[in-house]
This record gives sequence, structure tokens and C-alpha cells, in this order.
Amino acid sequence: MPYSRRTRAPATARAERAEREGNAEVSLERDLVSPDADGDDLQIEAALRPKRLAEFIGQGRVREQLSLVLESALRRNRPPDHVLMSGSPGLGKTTLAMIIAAELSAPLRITSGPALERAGDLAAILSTLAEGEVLFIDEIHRMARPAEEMLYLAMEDFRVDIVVGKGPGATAIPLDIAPFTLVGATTRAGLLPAPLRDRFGFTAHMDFYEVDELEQVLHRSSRLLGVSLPPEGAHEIARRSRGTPRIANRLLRRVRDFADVRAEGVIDRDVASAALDLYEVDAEGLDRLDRAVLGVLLRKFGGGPVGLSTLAVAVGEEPETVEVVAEPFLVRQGLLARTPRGRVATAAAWHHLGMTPPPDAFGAAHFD
Ligand SMILES: Nc1ncnc2c1ncn2[C@@H]1O[C@H](COP(=O)(O)OP(=O)(O)OP(=O)(O)O)[C@@H](O)[C@H]1O
Repeated sequence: MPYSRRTRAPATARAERAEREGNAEVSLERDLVSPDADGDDLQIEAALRPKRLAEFIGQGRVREQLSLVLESALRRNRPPDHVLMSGSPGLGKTTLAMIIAAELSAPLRITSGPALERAGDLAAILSTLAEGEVLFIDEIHRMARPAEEMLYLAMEDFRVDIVVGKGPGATAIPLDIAPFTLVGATTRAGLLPAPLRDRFGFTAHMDFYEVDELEQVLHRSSRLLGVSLPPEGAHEIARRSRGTPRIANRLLRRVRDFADVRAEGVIDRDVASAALDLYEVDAEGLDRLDRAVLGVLLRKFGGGPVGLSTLAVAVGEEPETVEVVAEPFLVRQGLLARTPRGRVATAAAWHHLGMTPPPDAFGAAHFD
């Protein structure tokens, strides 16, 4: 689900705010390497999604564990345990939810945490589920409290309590619902209350993809899109894709445009590299927001430590966007560390931006 559209200020408001705060240089659009889906993506993603577990690339452990869960449920002729998937946006959580339903030959109902504002919203869905149906709740950590409490009972006893009336006279009428499988997805497993987390029988943590796995994703997508993609072109795109299939697919489309117009459709290493340079995706896959976060951290705060909200204000973004979109990748690349006293740039960050750290830069920081 598009994370940014709800959590980020609209581009114009963000630009104005950044300008007010003297950060006009970082008031930017970063859709190209944002892991969130945009309008373009949504249509193409439907065409590019693997439909069965065997087509799903990477996440070997999750795939193997999930195939056992599904196979044994099919043998017992019972819906499998509820499944929780956690991981950054664009790693394939929605795709896996669709695959689960397909492998079970079960219907799939899709909703999201923010859409379940009241218990009644959830009750309306739960009470109309068919037996064995898969219910996918994206961003499950953003569900409203009353809906969450209703879900506990539904997950455990396949029952909901419909409350009639208000105040002391209110009564709960129990209503049986069909056995179903809940698939929840979250970018922030730590925000899920323990009673909800504990009710999932299987938890899958989705990791960022390795470069060779993204190359496979790109080759598969290029076949489906009818784009000719030599291995060295795929490698160049893959290593700049932040470990994320959604970004790999998006960069492929932009590189294809570049190759069609300027290189007679041939995506060799130089063409891929020139196209991605043009779109300001650097050799390690950092985009302008990542570089802005690092740049502010080094230039304004001497490498940190600095608090998340101060850092976010300084780059003209919402704290959640910095925390969920930019930071996981920067931490993974060894460019930024989260310490008890705030965010700290590593020696590699200074090196990446071609700057020299001050002599005392790493003296005070306590790395986790
Ligand atoms: N393992 C994979 N193999 C091939 N393609 C993949 C894989 N994982 C994801 N993709 C591609 O990446 C796109 C994004 O995946 P998906 O929408 O499932 O991510 P997500 O984790 O649900 O993201 P969000 O949390 O933003 O909804 C899909 O269209 C699909 O084409």
C-alpha cells in the first residue's frame, strides 16, 4: 500500500516547508526509488506479480516454511494458521498474500488497517467471509483499537460479538463466522500489540533481496514487458535497486525509456548506468532523500548524534518517512547507525559523500 500518500505532506506543502526552513535544496520528489507504489506501478505490478509460490523469487526460507504450512493445511483440508508478514514496502507482501489464496484455491478479500476505523467496518467483512477465504489486511498495525479487539476473537474462535445498544444496557450478541485465514502485513511488526502478534501461527519476516535475486526479478519482468535486457544491464539496475523488487521493476521501465530514445533499445551496462545517473540514483542505490539525510547529518550536525524528528525537519520530510523509507536502507548499507542518543553517520557515510570526518567524529557515539 502506498505509505507516503498518507504519511507524507503533499509535494507542494513539503517544498514550501523545506524552503521556509532553509532546505530548498532537499525539497524533492523521490518517487523513482520510493518503495511505495505509485499510480503507474499499480497497473504494471498486477501484470508482473508472480502468481504461484514456485514463481516467487528469493526469500528462500519464507517460501519453504510457507509451502509447508500450505501443503499441510491442504492435506488436512483445513484453513491454515493465520500468517503475519513483516518487512519494508515493496518486498512482496501483497504478492505473497495473493499467492497464498491461489495455492489454497481460496477466494481473497483485501483491505487495509487504515480502512478499518470502526469495529463495524471489520464486522461487515468478517460476517460475509466464505469458508476458507483468505482475508488480507495490509498495514495491520494501523487498525483502530476496537476493530483490533474484534479481530482477536475472530482469529481465535471464529466468532464476533456484535454490540447492540449503548452504555450499561448494551448487550453483545455472538455471531459465528466461517473459518478463514487472516494474512496480515506490516512494515512495523514492533508496533503490533502482543495479543495480536501472538494469534498468528506463522510469522514471515521479509528481508531485502540480494543483487542476484533482483537480477532474476528483472529478467522475469523484462520477458513479461517484452524488453531485451542483457545480464550486465540487469546487474547495473539490480545493484541500484535498494534490495527491493518494486524499485527494480520501476528502474527497469525508466532505463528502458532511456534506451529506446537514446540507445536504440539496447540496455547495456553503460546505458543502464547513464540512465540511472540521470535519474539521480547513485551507484549504491541512494537517491536524493537518502543523500539529503546523510548530507544534513554530516554538514549541519557534524555526523550526529541527532534525534529523528530534528533530522526529519531538516530534510523537510515526515519523521515516519525518514524512519520507514530512508533509514532501513541507510542502516543496511552501513551508512547510518541508530544509537540511544540519536542517529549517527558512520565513517562510510563520510566517505560516500566525499567528506572527511572531524577528528572527534566517532568518540562520543555508542553504536547499538
Ligand atoms: N519475490 C518476487 N519475485 C518477483 N517479483 C516480485 C517479488 N516480490 C515483489 N515482486 C514485485 O514487486 C512488486 C511489489 O510487490 P508487493 O506489492 O507485493 O510489495 P509489498 O511488500 O506488498 O509492498 P507494500 O507494503 O507497499 O504493499 C510486485 O508487483 C511484484 O511484481
